[in-house]
Amino acid sequence: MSKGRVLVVDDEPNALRVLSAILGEAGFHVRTASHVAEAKRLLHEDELDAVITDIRMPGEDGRQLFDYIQQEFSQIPVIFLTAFGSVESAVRAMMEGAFYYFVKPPDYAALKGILARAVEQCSLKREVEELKARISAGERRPAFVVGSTSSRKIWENIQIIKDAESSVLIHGETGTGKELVARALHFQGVRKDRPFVAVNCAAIPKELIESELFGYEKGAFTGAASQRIGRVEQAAGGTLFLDEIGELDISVQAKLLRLLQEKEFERLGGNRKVSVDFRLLASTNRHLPDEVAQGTFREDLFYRINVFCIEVPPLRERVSDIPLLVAEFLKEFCARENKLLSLSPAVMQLFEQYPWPGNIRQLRNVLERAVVLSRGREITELELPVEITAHRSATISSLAPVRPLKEAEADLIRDALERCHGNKSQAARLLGMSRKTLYKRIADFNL
Ligand SMILES: Nc1ncnc2c1ncn2[C@@H]1O[C@H](COP(=O)(O)OP(=O)(O)OP(=O)(O)O)[C@@H](O)[C@H]1O
Repeated sequence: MSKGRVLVVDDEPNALRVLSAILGEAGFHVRTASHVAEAKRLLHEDELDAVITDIRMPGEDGRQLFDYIQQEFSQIPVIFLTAFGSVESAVRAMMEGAFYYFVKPPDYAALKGILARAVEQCSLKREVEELKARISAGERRPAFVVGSTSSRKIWENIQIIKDAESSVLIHGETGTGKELVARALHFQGVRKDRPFVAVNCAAIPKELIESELFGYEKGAFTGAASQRIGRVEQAAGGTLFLDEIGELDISVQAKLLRLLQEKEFERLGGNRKVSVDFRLLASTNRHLPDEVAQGTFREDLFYRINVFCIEVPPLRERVSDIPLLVAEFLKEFCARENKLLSLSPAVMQLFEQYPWPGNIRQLRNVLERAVVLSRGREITELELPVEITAHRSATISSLAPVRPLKEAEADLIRDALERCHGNKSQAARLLGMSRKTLYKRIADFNL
């Protein structure tokens, strides 16, 4: 088993050969570079655990490589090899975070010992970073509230397909919880310890989306000063979630389809095939079959991503989720604001009647605002935004009589008397009132 992957950088071929042989024999997996540019390329290509570099080299030197590693790969420890004359520079680098330095020719036994410690430090740093990422992913992953029959169905479907390899298309209006469904599929599934990479296809300018997804090689276009790994590669071993996949340009759709079929792709400006294994989850608020019919979405890609489809209904169609969502969000925001609040029954009623065009996201925002504004123990209509209270007034005014009740009643009585040719007993029966009441109304209304 390899003791770690080490990159040795030196412009002297002989020094490279000797170090490579000694470290290789000691069980390290060694890669070599004779100049800094090559070292940078290898850093991107391989997951390295340590770098040993000479300081003085023609062109960019070891100090510049160190600065680059500090910036781009801060977890990789750097050990300097230095000629006697540049010890001062190596000492300075150590003060800035280099792992160790040796004066050439090094004591190889000591070098192997230090290298083993450097590799160990690197793997510890990586573990800490991964744990941190997982914790913060967990923090960002709110509880999935399940109240209505339809949300229970969604939850059951997640449990059935979470470990499958097939793609899933999640369809629903904005703010219904599509991304939460995608996160649940990933974090409950077998890939949970690998990356979850979400790309909002609607938020990235059309001309940038391809390089964002597939990355690029150095010099692929003006400004591509170094190679860049795309989101697809970042998702290796994990899940790639393409939010609003319906926004992808037709040319990018073709490239995505090829990637899904062949499990490999080329970075922009490159011709080397890169293999990658990931699970694709996609979401859309568009009706993709319509887009296919209009020719704006590729039919073959649609079938490829639509192996499973999860339909997330709008909040107005699952009103029984509202009390549970309210409880969940109140708990969260009250804890944050250090308040103890409940919802007045009138507000809950209003919530259950409101159509929520922004769905759960809107409900969450409304509650966040209300918790912040509230001064008492109960959230009342005073803390609600006008679009919600105005909706109630609109509902009431659409139900309200367009003229006074008395007038309408008088018209109905007149009509009934006419139809019954003045027969008051018949008219009273027709109107569902007693004769006595009818006589009284005739008198009241002067009919
Ligand atoms: N079942 C649920 N339980 C708790 N919170 C939920 C639930 N569904 C959605 N949310 C919350 O509602 C908000 C919107 O959800 P999300 O971002 O997943 O929606 P979306 O459908 O992906 O939206 P968009 O289409 O705009 O990208 C988030 O804060 C999410 O945590």
